[in-house]
Amino acid sequence: MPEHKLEADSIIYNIANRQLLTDIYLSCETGEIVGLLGRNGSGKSTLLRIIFGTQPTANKHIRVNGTAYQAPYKHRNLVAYLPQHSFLPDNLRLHKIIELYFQEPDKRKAIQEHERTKPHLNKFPDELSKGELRYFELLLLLQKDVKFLLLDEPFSGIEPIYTDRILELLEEHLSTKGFIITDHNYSTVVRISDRVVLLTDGACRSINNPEELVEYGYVPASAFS
Ligand SMILES: Nc1ncnc2c1ncn2[C@@H]1O[C@H](COP(=O)(O)OP(=O)(O)OP(=O)(O)O)[C@@H](O)[C@H]1O
Repeated sequence: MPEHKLEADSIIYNIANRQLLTDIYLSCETGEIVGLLGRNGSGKSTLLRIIFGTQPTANKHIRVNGTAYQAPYKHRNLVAYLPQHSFLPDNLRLHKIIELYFQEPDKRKAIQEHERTKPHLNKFPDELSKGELRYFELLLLLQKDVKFLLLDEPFSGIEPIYTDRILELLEEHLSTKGFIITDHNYSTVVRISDRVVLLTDGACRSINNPEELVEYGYVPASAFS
């Protein structure tokens, strides 16, 4: 039995007189990686922000273990969100950012003494490579005592070696957290996800076979030939 279950239900979102999200149901359990795919502009980032609670919309039901939350991000221990673009203050060195994020010595230590963070503690975020920065951001979010992480393009622009390092990090935390991941590196998303969902025409459709991604026009037929 999963310990916790996040459900996003009946989400409707209109933008510029068009319904972007028409009727969404998306769920994630702790111990699970759910891959969210969809074409550019299909509404994946919007959906993650709605689930997190920072994107207002007229109609939504976000539940954790059956309890409804209007703004999940305001509640401790529920959900964290990795946005597409870096969310770190660019005028603070990494060691300062860690101190700002965490009071608990054990959490600070876990990040400060991490072998891939240690060499960069005196740097500013813009002095890190894209892969190093994404890795550090994930380390920060993973130390939060949340049940679910929403990751918007964690692999974008990341070399394969960092993709695998990020995956190792997620696996370390899978026993206590669930992940919803969206990224255009679809082969990685398909490889690492327990379930894949395609956001198309405003709704989430379960993908049971990667070739369905061709049928929905998300990947070219040549991808599987
Ligand atoms: N502030 C805004 N004003 C107007 N339109 C917006 C705004 N933010 C997003 N949109 C539109 O909403 C749609 C969905 O955007 P969103 O970023 O959620 O898509 P996405 O699936 O995450 O795209 P991508 O894969 O390119 O990151 C797009 O058509 C986008 O142009």
